[in-house]
Amino acid sequence: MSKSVELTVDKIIKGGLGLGRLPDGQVVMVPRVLPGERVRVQLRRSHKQYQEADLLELLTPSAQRIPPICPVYDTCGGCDFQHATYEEQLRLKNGILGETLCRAGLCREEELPDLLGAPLASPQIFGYRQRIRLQVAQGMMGYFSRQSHKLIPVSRCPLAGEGINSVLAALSASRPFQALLSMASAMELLENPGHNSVILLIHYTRKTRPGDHQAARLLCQALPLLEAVIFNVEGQAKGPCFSDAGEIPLSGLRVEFSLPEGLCGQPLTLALESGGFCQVNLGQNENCIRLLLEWTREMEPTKALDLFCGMGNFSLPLAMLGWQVTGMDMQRSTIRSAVRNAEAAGLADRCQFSQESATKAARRLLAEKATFDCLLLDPPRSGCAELIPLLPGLAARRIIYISCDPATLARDLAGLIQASYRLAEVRLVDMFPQTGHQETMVRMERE
Ligand SMILES: C[S@@+](CC[C@H](N)C(=O)[O-])C[C@H]1O[C@@H](n2cnc3c(N)ncnc32)[C@H](O)[C@@H]1O
Repeated sequence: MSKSVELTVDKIIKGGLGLGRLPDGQVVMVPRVLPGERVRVQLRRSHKQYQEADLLELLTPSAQRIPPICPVYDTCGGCDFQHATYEEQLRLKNGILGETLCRAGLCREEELPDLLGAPLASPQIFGYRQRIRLQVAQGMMGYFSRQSHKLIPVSRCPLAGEGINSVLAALSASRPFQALLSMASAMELLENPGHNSVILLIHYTRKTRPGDHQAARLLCQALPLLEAVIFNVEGQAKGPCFSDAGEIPLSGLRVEFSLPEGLCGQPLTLALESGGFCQVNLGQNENCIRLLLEWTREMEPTKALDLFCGMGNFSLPLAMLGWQVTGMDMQRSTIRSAVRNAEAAGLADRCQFSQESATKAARRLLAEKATFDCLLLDPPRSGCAELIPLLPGLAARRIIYISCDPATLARDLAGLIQASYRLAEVRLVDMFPQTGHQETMVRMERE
């Protein structure tokens, strides 16, 4: 049995882990704690530079500690911060972001108050997720536990939207669904706000058979909220797809959501094909767009380049305000959606979308001697290191970087600073309340 020790939590680091020290100075990392707390922990695993530990007993709890609302919070690997008030979650995440910027040498500590604004709180702190992915093992669905691939069964997730939870509860009690689950390795539930419905995507371990198709159709007939069931069979193109009426073409299935009139002057509906990217917290997505428009408002709307444009989530609001937007995305179906969305909004003459990798697109634009006033970068978690050296040639006055990973963000910002851009403003946009994940928006100006 490994040792139990007492320690004081000094701070919270990336991913929501608490950091404390043993009397000999050794660092200990422990989840589910808060700064200043005195705790008894069990040392679990030793690494060269630190030890991992589990919380055994809270000796002096923080005033910011609250009871988690999820019954499986202690074991589930999905959330990190349910034991903290929301104000504390924002304070901790903003602190981690500030420290990341300073440690990466992007600014000095005394510059932080001017650079790092107040965090943008999420309009909903539970029930905000538009989609969830559950693992499936031995006919049960759930999340993996914190430290292992042990399945924690769930029939409700407090982070998921209400539609998802009500479908999840109905599925748990459904016989046809149990039969499908026995052949699944994972499943996803996506809310479709425009149709007030939910789509079920099942990752299937073998080719589907007529009995599976029948079960999918029966499920859609029995659950009024369930719009469609899609099978994703390993090693095959996505599909087939079923509604209550039978098999339907996957490309005809659209997830739709609308941005309110107050955001860009008139309402805007965005649609994407299943499998395309959509921000997971749609209320907070509106705050991202609001901040983007605020950061570009005093610029004369001229030419903008959106190198990871998705279905036009940021390009179209900019186009609505008069910008000529060139957008690229690697995914073919996503670009199809962006083109359709621009046409439906009457913005086709202000938008040019193409399916292309961002790096290839930047090289082509450089060869064509194209220039832009504003660049938008919203890359996947891995960031866009390859792209950074190409960007100065596009001559933009302003770069707006939207990131879901502070580490790759810091690396890419360092490259942009070397290329003579300066950090003008950094904001935490809390896209994932209750979890340690961080979304950040950064405005950079050319020196
Ligand atoms: C974080 S999403 C952002 C999408 C969009 N800005 C939005 O808010 O919906 C990243 C997007 O980049 C695309 N992508 C990933 N790697 C890419 C690459 N190397 N070049 C271009 N697009 C890429 C993905 O298909 C995805 O749509």
